[in-house]
Order: sequence, then C-alpha cells, then structure tokens
Amino acid sequence: MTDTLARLEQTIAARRGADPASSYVAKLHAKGVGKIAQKVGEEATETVIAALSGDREELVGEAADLLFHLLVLLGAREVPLAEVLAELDRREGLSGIAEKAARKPD
Ligand SMILES: N=c1c2ncn([C@@H]3O[C@H](COP(=O)(O)OP(=O)(O)OP(=O)(O)O)[C@@H](O)[C@H]3O)c2ncn1[C@@H]1O[C@H](COP(=O)(O)O)[C@@H](O)[C@H]1O
Repeated sequence: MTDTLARLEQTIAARRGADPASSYVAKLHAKGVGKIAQKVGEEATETVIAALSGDREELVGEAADLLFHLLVLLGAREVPLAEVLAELDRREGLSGIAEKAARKPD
C-alpha cells in the first residue's frame, strides 16, 4: 500500500513542471496551494457523503481522489509522505492515554 502511495508521490513530483494543458497535477499547481487545499476539502466532503450513502464503489473512488489530492497538497508544501508515515509509526508505539499526552502536552 505504501509502495503505491510512494510511487504516486514520485509521479506527482515529476508532473509538477509539465504542461498544464496535458497534466492535471501541473494544472493544479498552476492554480496555487489555495486551490489544491480547496480540492482536498471537496474530496474529503465527497468521501464522507459516499461513506454515509452506503455505496461501497463510490466510497472507494472518492477515497482514492482524496488520497491523490492530499499527496498533491503535501508535495506543494514540500512535506514528504515519509514524514507523515513516520508520524503514524511514532503514534503506533504509544498507548491511547500516552498518545493524548504526547499530542497535547500540558
Ligand atoms: N490519481 C490521479 C487522479 N485522481 C483523480 N484525478 C483527477 O482529479 C480530477 C478531479 O475531478 P474534478 O471534477 O473534481 O476536478 P476538475 O473539474 O478537473 O477541476 P476543478 O474544476 O475542480 O478545478 C479529475 O480531472 C481526475 O482526472 C487524478 N489525476 C491524476 N492522477 C495520477 O496523477 C498522475 C499524473 O497525472 P497528470 O498530471 O494528469 O499527468 C496520473 O498518472 C495518475 O496516476
């Protein structure tokens, strides 16, 4: 699974500088990070709607759109997927209570 996302991250990075007329990734970048963030919000909402509708196929499609646009957003902000995965790995090592404390130190 992470192989797929890592490959997609590389494809997105390679397409950033392409012609916006022939590349959706390049078209999004040309519109700026605000537009990319907006797309993530839209795809998240569509994912929620699909989950609530009970249409499994629709949910799979919307979740794929969401993950793709999230990778585009991370790339635009120069946050490598590996950094996000490392954060998830870190949390995996924490219990529920310890995780709460680690995330919200008082
Ligand atoms: N995984 C995807 C992927 N998922 C969704 N989409 C595109 O995301 C868009 C979402 O559709 P919308 O109707 O919401 O958006 P839109 O109407 O095109 O745009 P707006 O009007 O919202 O600005 C569609 O154009 C889809 O084609 C994707 N476009 C590209 N990829 C991957 O990115 C790679 C590079 O793509 P290019 O940059 O196009 O070469 C591809 O090989 C794929 O692996």
